[in-house]
Amino acid sequence: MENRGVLLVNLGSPDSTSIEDVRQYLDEFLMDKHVIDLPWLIRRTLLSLFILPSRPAKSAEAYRAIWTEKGSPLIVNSENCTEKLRSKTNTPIELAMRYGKPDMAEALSRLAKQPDIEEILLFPLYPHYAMSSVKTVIEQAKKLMQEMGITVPLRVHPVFYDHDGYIEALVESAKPWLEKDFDHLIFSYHGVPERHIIKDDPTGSHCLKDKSCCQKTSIAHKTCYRHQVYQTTEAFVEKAGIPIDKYSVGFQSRLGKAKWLEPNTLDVIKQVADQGARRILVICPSFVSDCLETLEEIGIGAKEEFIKAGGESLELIPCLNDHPAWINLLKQWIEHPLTY
Ligand SMILES: C=CC1=C(C)c2cc3[nH]c(cc4nc(cc5[nH]c(cc1n2)c(C)c5CCC(=O)O)C(CCC(=O)O)=C4C)c(C)c3C=C
Ligand SMILES: [Fe+2]
Ligand SMILES: [Fe+2]
Repeated sequence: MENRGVLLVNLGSPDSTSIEDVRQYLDEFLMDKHVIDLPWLIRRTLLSLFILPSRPAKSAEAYRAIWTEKGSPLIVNSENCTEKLRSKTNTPIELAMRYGKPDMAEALSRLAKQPDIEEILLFPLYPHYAMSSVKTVIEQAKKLMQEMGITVPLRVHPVFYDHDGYIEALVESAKPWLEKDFDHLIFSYHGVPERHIIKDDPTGSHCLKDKSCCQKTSIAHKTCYRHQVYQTTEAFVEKAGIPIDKYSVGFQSRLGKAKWLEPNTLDVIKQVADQGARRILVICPSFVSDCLETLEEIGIGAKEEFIKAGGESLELIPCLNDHPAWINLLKQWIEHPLTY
């Protein structure tokens, strides 16, 4: 296909670190029914009474700890990646965020105006499927295109959690850290409520029925976030040659009282400290760009907890960001999209 336009979509950040901007961002983000999947009135009440009065101040402080002169690291890293990709291909590429700016509708409109455009390739910047990440991006793109009368065919790039090229790029980008002397490697994935995985299980009877469901073959794994992050972990340790007793998996960024995927990253970090690990590495493969959740939650918060628990050093392995191996892979995928 010659005339393809590409829309890369990441999550989004507040416009600034002011409490008001963070409140507006959290309101848009958490009112998404794919993120807090409760009936509208309950979601609205929960946000207005319990989340929005206090969380924005706490989150704004966290954002201040990692904000750069150019703005939010998530946006800056996504923009750098987009710029490098543009310099390597003639395919028109737009970057948008699911929440906030750059705006998805404006990006779609620019792509639709490309001369002789035949297809829009929607590329959610997430390796794993989750209703709160990939699904909401797809649904929003379809909704906006319908509202805007854009009739160009939409193609969605599949998730790539176990793709050889992705694992190779991840291992390659992590190499300088893996070559150091470390005691333990922690894979910290963004958590999701268990309910989200069960809701998206197409069989209605597979996901989270028992502890080993993710190791049994099932079509449910097409939308099973837990299965997909385990696959990334297994493929990574195999390629990087990390022995089984030298790595662990945890889930971070838990919010609210519902049951989320276990174990919690902070508990894993304390446990490995108790077991004698002194120098640990943390990699966060559910994010392709460093952001609040990697730089602040892990790079600052989890590091403090590890030191308190007796550890010496916690090093955060950077996300793929604009690593050459990642840019080359994205170029290949936007020119020859995966078809499975
Ligand atoms: C119900 C709450 C949340 C779900 C489910 C969730 C899933 C999810 N999120 C990401 C990626 C990112 N999340 C980020 C920040 C963030 N996430 C939540 C809540 C849920 N996420 C909140 C409230 C926040 C905001 C910050 C805070 O107040 O703690 C970010 C970083 C944004 C940034 O500006 O840097 C990313 C990226 C994925 C991939 C995912 C499901 C797998
Ligand atoms: Fe999140
Ligand atoms: Fe599973």
